[in-house]
Amino acid sequence: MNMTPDHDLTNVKEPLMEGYMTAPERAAEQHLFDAVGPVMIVGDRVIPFTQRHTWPLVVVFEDVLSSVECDQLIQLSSDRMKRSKISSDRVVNQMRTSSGMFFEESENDLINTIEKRLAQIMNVPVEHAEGLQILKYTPGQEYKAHHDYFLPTSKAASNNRISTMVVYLNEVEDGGETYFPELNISITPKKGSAVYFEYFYNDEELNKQTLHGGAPVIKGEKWVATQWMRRKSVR
Ligand SMILES: O=C(O)CCC(=O)C(=O)O
Ligand SMILES: [Fe+2]
Repeated sequence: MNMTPDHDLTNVKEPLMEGYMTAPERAAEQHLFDAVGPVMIVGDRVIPFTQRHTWPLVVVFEDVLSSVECDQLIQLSSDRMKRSKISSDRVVNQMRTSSGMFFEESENDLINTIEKRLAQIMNVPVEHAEGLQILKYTPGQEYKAHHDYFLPTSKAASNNRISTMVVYLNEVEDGGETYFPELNISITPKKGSAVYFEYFYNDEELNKQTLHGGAPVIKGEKWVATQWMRRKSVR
């Protein structure tokens, strides 16, 4: 299977940095498709992936985090989520009804390792990575369809987000799929797997198609870790 896009990337995407390649392109370069199916080698990890959409690129990666790493992230963040709920901020956000928190950049060894791995998969220097975000959804909670990039009117747009990796930290009993309404894609959470998508195309219509949301959880809990990358360094 050859998943190398036949498009000339330089015409489609704004020049990000020298030598930028997407996951399928890098895997194709490693000549791994024919041998073992599409996988990406990152350090000593073999990370299988499935391309779900080409333009805009949406890829589902397996085994991004180990089961132990997922459990540790949940454990480390759960106390801090609880605290954020009893804070004075009582503004109700109808768009995102989950609770959440951010880790500090390189906060500890676990975060350091995970940030570096995600940056390698996303093929963006770790200096471009925002702090890792953890979200927890309970039944009925959701994240309505949205774009991850900032609107041009926002101050943050001067160093805008370019790509997202949402890592699933547990199995959801029912519901909680990540859906892309414009692309007709729905991804069922699986512990340790992740969905990657990017939105730095010259064609704004392609960027807009990365509209996505987290469907309401029906049964059980849903925990995710989200890594956003910026066009320029943030650290
Ligand atoms: O929970 C999900 O499935 C999506 C999360 C998301 O869109 C985000 O963190 O930006
Ligand atoms: Fe999002």
